[in-house]
Amino acid sequence: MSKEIATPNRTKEILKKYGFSFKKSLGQNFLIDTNVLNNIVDCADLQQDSGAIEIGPGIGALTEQLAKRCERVVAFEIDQRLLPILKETLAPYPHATVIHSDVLEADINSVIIENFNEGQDLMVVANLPYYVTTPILMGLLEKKLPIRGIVVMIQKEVAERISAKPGTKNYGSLSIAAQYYAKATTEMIVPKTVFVPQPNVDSAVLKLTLRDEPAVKVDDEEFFFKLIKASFAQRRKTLINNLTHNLFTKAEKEAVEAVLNQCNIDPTRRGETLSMEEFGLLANSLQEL
Ligand SMILES: C[S@@+](CC[C@H](N)C(=O)[O-])C[C@H]1O[C@@H](n2cnc3c(N)ncnc32)[C@H](O)[C@@H]1O
Repeated sequence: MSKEIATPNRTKEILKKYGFSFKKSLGQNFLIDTNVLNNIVDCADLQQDSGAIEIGPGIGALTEQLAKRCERVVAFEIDQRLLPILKETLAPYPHATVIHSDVLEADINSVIIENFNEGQDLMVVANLPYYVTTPILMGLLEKKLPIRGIVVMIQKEVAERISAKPGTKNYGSLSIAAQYYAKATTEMIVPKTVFVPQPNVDSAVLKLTLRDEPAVKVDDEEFFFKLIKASFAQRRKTLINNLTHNLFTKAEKEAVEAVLNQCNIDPTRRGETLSMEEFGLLANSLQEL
């Protein structure tokens, strides 16, 4: 029997032993390729004294590779049926701990304080359940956790949207929201064949490297994000139309236009052509209205 968890035979054997059936509703597509797992871990640039936080360990395939490369691993798993399996598969790695919790409900900051050393180099590394990718990633970024970054396997289209540059077809509110907090790069595209069961969509590994300071200085973050959301509410509409339908009233159109012109932003441009800096400038100028 192979020592690695993530081989087709060992995975099959473990699942059979426990009579495990996959829950589609929990995004359960397990990795069965050790090379891909190692590539994911490589992207995280972990050192021996680093720590890793994993979301959704499944039967422990990625957890095992993380545990081999760093000092401490803490993984959040929502599915109680996986706990006895993880107890067996992770037995050789006592520095890997599984917390039975929905990561969206977890107090991650307290978990970090309890499990890692102050100032320890920390990365979130995961093969995410695709149905909750955006809330998980935005939650991690908004919480301003003491982590260096995030490396995740997600749906290819979502990775492309998050890492998109202004003026490209994938650029939108999600790109700006994520890139406000982090530098985003799509590291590799991964075929469906390395999962069991195979997902319906293509996958990619996304890396988010947290910035020391947000990408632009805004006076009111809440208003900045409202502006972004309104600007992309209907992609084909001009900025002025989106803003006067979704953030301001039609009666305020002239005033909004005047501010746009003051900022050297043509009101007939579309949101997808504005850079992060332009959105920052606009947010700081429009919030006075
Ligand atoms: C795509 S699988 C990845 C499994 C494993 N890491 C691998 O790569 O083979 C996603 C995992 O996330 C778990 N999961 C789903 N929703 C979750 C949530 N809200 N909080 C924590 N874990 C969750 C699933 O039960 C499953 O184990």
